[in-house]
Amino acid sequence: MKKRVVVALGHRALGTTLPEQMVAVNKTAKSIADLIEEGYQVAITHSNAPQVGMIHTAMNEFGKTHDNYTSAPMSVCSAMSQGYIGYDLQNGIREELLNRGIYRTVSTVLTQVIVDPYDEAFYTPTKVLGRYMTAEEAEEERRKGNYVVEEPGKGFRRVVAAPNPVQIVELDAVKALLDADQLVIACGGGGIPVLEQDNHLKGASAVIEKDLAAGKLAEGIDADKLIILTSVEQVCINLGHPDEEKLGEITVEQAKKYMEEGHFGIYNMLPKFRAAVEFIEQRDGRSALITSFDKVKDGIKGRAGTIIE
Ligand SMILES: Nc1ncnc2c1ncn2[C@@H]1O[C@H](COP(=O)(O)OP(=O)(O)O)[C@@H](O)[C@H]1O
Ligand SMILES: NC(=O)OP(=O)(O)O
Repeated sequence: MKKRVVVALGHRALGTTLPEQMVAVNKTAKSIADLIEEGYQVAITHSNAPQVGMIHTAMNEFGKTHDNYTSAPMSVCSAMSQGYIGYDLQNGIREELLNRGIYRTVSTVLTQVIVDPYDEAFYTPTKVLGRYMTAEEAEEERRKGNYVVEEPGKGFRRVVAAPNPVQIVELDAVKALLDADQLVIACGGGGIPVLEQDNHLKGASAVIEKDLAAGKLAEGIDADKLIILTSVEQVCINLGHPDEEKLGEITVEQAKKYMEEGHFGIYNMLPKFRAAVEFIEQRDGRSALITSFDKVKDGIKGRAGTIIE
């Protein structure tokens, strides 16, 4: 049986504008194609903060000045970001595989992820999105009940909750595609956050941390490996200090110790470690790799990146 892997793509895989994304996904596609050539079944998830911010701004600013346009809630903007990013990724990967003589369907599953309405994150939003606003615009957002943070010298930005992923609604569809040996892009941008209300799923004004959704997806499809592709080749302890040290192969116990000691950024590296540790601890034989896009091939052979086993 083929080994299964979930690959979480960070900002660098996608760029921040439409033209940047077109270029970035072609590079990313090479790393994914390498994994297919190594014999893995691959499910991909990805970042979306710049894209969902751009979509949210576009959808909600236009409506202010034009009649007959209604604003789009964050959950709808998340769905749009999954579609737009998935579209570029699907085609980039399909083309790279065809260039290597491999035909494989690549599909994007619009994925909803159930979150807990009482998640602490709803009381302390942390995910910063969208364009910089003036003080007056920020005040208007606050009046509407939205959270805003000031970035000194730059302006104000919208900030939304980042609740934990609880359950992936379309998990069976993802599994069915993987069982058919196809590539799947799922839980993009952490998934569309939804609240369960009897049979109804109500979109939540939130953005789920994509690394945590990747871990949830990896658990759900019973993956063997979780690969998190980011902007650094290796994770460091004592980052920025004279005794900075790059991490190669470490155990889960070491990873937990470093997490407790506070070596990792709360909103960037820590969620990657949380996802990796939770995933590995669920069953024997699993591992996680955190590295940069160009090091995947070496990383899966244990020759690059930070590997948690
Ligand atoms: N201990 C650490 N070692 C390496 N990078 C770290 C560490 N703590 C925080 N970081 C930061 O995490 C960033 C990668 O996370 P993030 O910005 O969320 O990217 P991505 O979009 O790829 O998930 C790095 O660019 C680095 O600045
Ligand atoms: N959804 C999410 O975590 O996006 P970013 O990685 O872009 O912050």
